[in-house]
Amino acid sequence: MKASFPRIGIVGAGAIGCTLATRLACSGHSISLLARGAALQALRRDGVRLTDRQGHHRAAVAASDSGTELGEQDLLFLCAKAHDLPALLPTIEPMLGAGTVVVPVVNGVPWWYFLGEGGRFAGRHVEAVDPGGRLAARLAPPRLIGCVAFVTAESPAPGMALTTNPLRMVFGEPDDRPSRRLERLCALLASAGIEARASERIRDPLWTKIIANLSSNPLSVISGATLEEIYTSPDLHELVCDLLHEGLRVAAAYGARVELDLPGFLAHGAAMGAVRTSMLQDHARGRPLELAAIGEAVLELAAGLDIALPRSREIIALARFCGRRQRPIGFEPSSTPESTPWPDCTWNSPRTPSSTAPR
Ligand SMILES: NC(=O)C1=CN([C@@H]2O[C@H](COP(=O)(O)OP(=O)(O)OC[C@H]3O[C@@H](n4cnc5c(N)ncnc54)[C@H](OP(=O)(O)O)[C@@H]3O)[C@@H](O)[C@H]2O)C=CC1
Ligand SMILES: CC(C)(CO)C(=O)C(=O)O
Repeated sequence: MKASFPRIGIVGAGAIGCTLATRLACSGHSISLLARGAALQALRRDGVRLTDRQGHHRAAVAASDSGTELGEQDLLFLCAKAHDLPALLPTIEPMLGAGTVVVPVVNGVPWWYFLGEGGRFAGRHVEAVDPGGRLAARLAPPRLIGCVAFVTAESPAPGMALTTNPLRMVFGEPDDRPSRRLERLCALLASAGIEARASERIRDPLWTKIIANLSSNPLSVISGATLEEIYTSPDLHELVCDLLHEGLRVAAAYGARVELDLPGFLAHGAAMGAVRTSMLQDHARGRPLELAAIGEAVLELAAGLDIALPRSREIIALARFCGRRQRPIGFEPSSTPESTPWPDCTWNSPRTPSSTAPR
């Protein structure tokens, strides 16, 4: 197995990057992890760490913030937020050799959506995720293998990941053909204890995941709700169903076959438990939200075929508003500084003027 992809690189040492890096490194593969800041320091000091359903794991990796130092890879997983990818291009350039296979483990509509497929949408471009087309120009088939990650993960501390659900990933060639390298990739992940499946219609599971994200990530930011709450709350039920139906409409218009049994989907989402979406995690940390890939790109694709998505548009706009406020609603610091001495409670006092007493 080691010989399939002798040099494996991972870009981004957050929740997904650390999950993959630990699993692969613990199963005997040498991993080069592109990281920065506190994560890089932690990786160099403690190795990469993961707590999952099997327990606690730790492994040594080669970590650097320099793509040149890490060098060319045979396989490169991109595990950063979609909006960070264009800026990462120059850093990862030295990690790309002539035969490097790039696997973006990234939510939302990918920049490569219309690449490699042919058909009536050939040549289209997703501006929301790839402004100016830089990603499509550098990272296009045959270099790419598509990926959908059915995973829930958090990074509770730098260089560390925590995941409480099974790890499931689907991979597929952008032109939907079977290939030896696809088989080798699935075998590699399976050897690391990750359920990996090859798809000959990668855009089908991609849409299932896009629809899952559309129905949960922006709403989680507005409501603060966990996946379990989103998919079980009677208050959110109609809204969630509207979002799912809107997503399904766009998927079908682009030729995807997404068979979504609504009660089953809701039950499955709820079974993920009290986990926070990656977007809610970003919001809680005051980080930019991945709305371009998970929201705006879906609106862009819908607009391209004159499909109205009123619910999605509203929820995405609300999440954007919350993201710009940079702090969760209801958690702003009091306008009265802590140091201000509180006046004695006076409203029961007979001397309190009636005009200031609460009614
Ligand atoms: N978390 C989850 O449950 C799931 C996430 N996904 C998707 O996977 C992708 C990754 O998500 P996730 O792991 O949660 O995100 P995180 O934010 O946890 O991790 C992303 C990492 O990329 C790093 N990064 C960004 N730019 C650079 C750079 N220039 N140099 C070095 N490192 C960089 C970030 O570093 P820094 O912290 O310094 O910014 C961060 O460590 C996203 O598309 C997400 O939607 C998919 C399924 C589930
Ligand atoms: C957990 C899940 C599936 C939520 O839709 C996800 O992909 C995310 O958090 O971004």
